[in-house]
Amino acid sequence: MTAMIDIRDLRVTFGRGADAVAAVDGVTLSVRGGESFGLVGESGSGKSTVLRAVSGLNDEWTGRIEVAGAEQGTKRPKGFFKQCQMVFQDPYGSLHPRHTVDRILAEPIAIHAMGDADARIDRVLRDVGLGPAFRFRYPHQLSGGQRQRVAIARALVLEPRVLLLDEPTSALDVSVQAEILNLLRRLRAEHGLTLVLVTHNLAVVANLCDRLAVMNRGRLVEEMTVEELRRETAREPYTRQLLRASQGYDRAVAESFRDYA
Ligand SMILES: Nc1ncnc2c1ncn2[C@@H]1O[C@H](COP(=O)(O)OP(=O)(O)OP(=O)(O)O)[C@@H](O)[C@H]1O
Repeated sequence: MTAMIDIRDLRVTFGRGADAVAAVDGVTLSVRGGESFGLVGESGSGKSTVLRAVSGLNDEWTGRIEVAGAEQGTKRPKGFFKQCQMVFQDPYGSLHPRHTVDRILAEPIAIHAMGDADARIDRVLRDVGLGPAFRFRYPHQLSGGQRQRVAIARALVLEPRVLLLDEPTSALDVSVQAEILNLLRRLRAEHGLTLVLVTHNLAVVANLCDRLAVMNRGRLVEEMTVEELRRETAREPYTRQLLRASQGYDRAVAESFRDYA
């Protein structure tokens, strides 16, 4: 399989002079088409900054970013967003509070002049496990999990090949987290999606990903498969420390997620 996302020597610096912070300090990684890839590390290690550069949300980067075979500049053409969509942590903040679900989903369809809005909205709502009754509700009438389903539907309605997920379950209750992870797993299989997931929770990565990279202070310190993570064969002391410290990588939690498969 060829790379769906290819990042070479990515650097992102915030601030200038003595205050400059190298949030991402020379990251190189490659994600294959159809693969689910986790980016993990402590808070502040630069995970979200990598994702934001790939998504086009941050245009202050240097290096090389290729998505679906196309080299990306700092400004993204409209067509890029049909290929690559992002889902955020907070489904409360990411949906317009005064727009109905229908309007939230109709907007990207209109921007990309895709047509068939009615049928597309119905289909994508069903796809994320929400019936047509949800179409005319407002975000405040939905639970956290339902809102995150709407946010996923909004990303999916353009039929992208890549979903970038920034802590997609960490704002949700534990039982709802498992539902959303199961949904993402199913959508990935049904649509052949490539997923890149940023999280501090190794159980989420163990549940959803094939492979992961560990970040520390803006650098990628280790890459491994989820199999290796399970066997705890991390080589780098930092990764081992993260494994130990992570309230996330707890076998019981990882296994409990499996039960929902
Ligand atoms: N817009 C910004 N302006 C200034 N500094 C920033 C900005 N965004 C991130 N940073 C800094 O860059 C570093 C990396 O942040 P980033 O959010 O990528 O880390 P993270 O690993 O995703 O952590 P978290 O899980 O807390 O989001 C941190 O030191 C952060 O304070």
